[in-house]
Amino acid sequence: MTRYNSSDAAQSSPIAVQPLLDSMVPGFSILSQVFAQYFHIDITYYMTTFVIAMAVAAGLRIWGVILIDFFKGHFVSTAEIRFDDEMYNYVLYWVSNQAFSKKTCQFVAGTKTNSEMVWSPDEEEDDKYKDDDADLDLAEGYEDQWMRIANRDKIKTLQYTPSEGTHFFRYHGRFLAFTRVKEEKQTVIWVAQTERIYISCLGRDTQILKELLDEAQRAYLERDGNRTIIYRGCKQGGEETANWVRCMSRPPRPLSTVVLDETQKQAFVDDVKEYLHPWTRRWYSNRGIPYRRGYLLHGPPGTGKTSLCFAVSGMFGLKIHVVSLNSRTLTEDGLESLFHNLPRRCVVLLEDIDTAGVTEKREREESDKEKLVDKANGGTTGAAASPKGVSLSALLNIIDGVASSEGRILVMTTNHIEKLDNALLRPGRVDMTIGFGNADTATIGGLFRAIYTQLEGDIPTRQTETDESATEKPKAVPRDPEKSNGVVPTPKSATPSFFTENIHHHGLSDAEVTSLAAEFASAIPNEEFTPAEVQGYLLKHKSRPGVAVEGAAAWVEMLREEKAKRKEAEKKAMEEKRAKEEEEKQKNKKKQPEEKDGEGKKSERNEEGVEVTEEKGIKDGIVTSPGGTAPSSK
Ligand SMILES: Nc1ncnc2c1ncn2[C@@H]1O[C@H](COP(=O)(O)OP(=O)(O)OP(=O)(O)O)[C@@H](O)[C@H]1O
Repeated sequence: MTRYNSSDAAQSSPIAVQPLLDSMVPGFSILSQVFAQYFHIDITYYMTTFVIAMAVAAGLRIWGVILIDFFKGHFVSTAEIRFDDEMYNYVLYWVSNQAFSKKTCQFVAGTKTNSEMVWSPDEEEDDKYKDDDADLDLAEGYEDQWMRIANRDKIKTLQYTPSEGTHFFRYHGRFLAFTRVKEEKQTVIWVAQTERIYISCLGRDTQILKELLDEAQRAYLERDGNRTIIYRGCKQGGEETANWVRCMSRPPRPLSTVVLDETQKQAFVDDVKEYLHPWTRRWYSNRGIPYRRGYLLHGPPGTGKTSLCFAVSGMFGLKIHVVSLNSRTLTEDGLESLFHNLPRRCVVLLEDIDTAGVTEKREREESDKEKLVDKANGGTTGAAASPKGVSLSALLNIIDGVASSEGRILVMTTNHIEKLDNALLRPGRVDMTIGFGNADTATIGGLFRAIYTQLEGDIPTRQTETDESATEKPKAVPRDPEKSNGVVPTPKSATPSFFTENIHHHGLSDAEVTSLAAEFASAIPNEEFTPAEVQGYLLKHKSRPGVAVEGAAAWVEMLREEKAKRKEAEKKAMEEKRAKEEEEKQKNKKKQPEEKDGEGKKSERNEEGVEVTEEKGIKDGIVTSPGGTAPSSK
């Protein structure tokens, strides 16, 4: 240590250097004074050493980065996972279930692990609680029961994942690194923050990383079980192209619950089955035929088109990709990109293909005629509105063009088959057409049986009060305050538990249900109502098939009246609209001659002071030839 001598310092201190040091190290002069006064040390003597040390540190840092990059490039393997890919969800879900996620001190807590771009809401919320239903058994009375459900729904399960930065963990005996990096450039404006995930291991063998990613994918998909997964094609705010967004998964719908002519239903199922056979693809390719299959389901709303598509997808374990041509944001490019991004085997449900753009070709001829007539009558609708959405030619190209994807099953639905162009219906695009109509007697009976036949799982297997072997009913206990979010359950009442009585059980045998079904079917007129309407009525009497049969005739009358009223209202609205349009036309007609008179009446006086109306060479009411001179008024 150098002892400070103030006189020495006064002579030898590099005063000229002081301002320079001050500019480099703010507050240096104060610091040096403090050191000089209290410790008698002149720190300027150490500056050279300090500067050298800093330079070495900076150099090491740069070299460190270079060396680390070199090391990473040559001795580390890394898998990169992007936010806009479903893999992101798989990996984060897997990571959230790993021990290192639970132990780490720096973590992200959230109610979901999914990317905002490839996942949507808590679809599995109901399933999440299925093991917790025992708690509901302890409830007394419907109100207590419902309060418990409501309280439970308020609480979301929290998911923990390691936060930004690198976290090390062991996987199959190897050390791996999980790195989470926020993206500097925000590419998607509607997402708060996008990020990337990297999983790295030592060495150039990437097998361990692939194993991990595979396991993550399997773990994620296992949650789905045999559920039917539904993707919706849409364009989210800020995105340029449309994407498939997973929107929900549902338990498969049994095919038997879709009431339809058995031969038609079986033919559809057999056709799909044959198409999906592993050898069929080769058969198609050997013959140079594109491996695609298209179906058209048509009929009035609520007749079972979507239900059939859903049931068949569930039967074959296929994912459904739904896209509605009526969507306002759907463009031709968007639809094309959606079709490009389909998985190898799936069902594409193309809804509402009778939408404006697709039927435009046919409608245009008619509307052109109308417009001509309208224009002749002085109407203003002559200017054609620009066609919106997807045009017929684009749709044909997308579903059947050279570049269109293979392996998918295309199911198109429409309420107006008569509006469709023959080009769309030709074999290759539509290979099978299934018509749906109002419910006939057989369908009505089938719907009745589907609703009232007791199915496995309808009756809870838990103890009931009528169970003779039942001992004393367990007492309802207050829920864990932490779990119940501090909400205290209502006091117990003497009302029987919601779950101990089966509210949907009518106690009729299958034979009795069949007999009532026949009675019900005979009370409903053939092919007057849609299956959805019939189902809607039966759902009002879930546990009372007898009441449903008794009230059938009255319901028919009521529905007829309702429909008549609705029709009347629609007619009135239509007439009013027409009258308004007519009025508008008349107004325009009247306006036009006036406008024509006023239009271009640009008058000026000539040299002789005569007022000259330029248009049509009218000069003081005397028609002249163009360019002619009006005679002088003198
Ligand atoms: N044939 C049917 N068999 C069983 N249920 C049916 C049938 N038709 C309709 N339903 C019931 O009616 C409701 C509506 O059916 P669905 O959505 O399949 O009709 P849709 O023909 O696709 O209607 P839209 O043309 O409006 O899309 C569903 O709850 C479904 O269970």
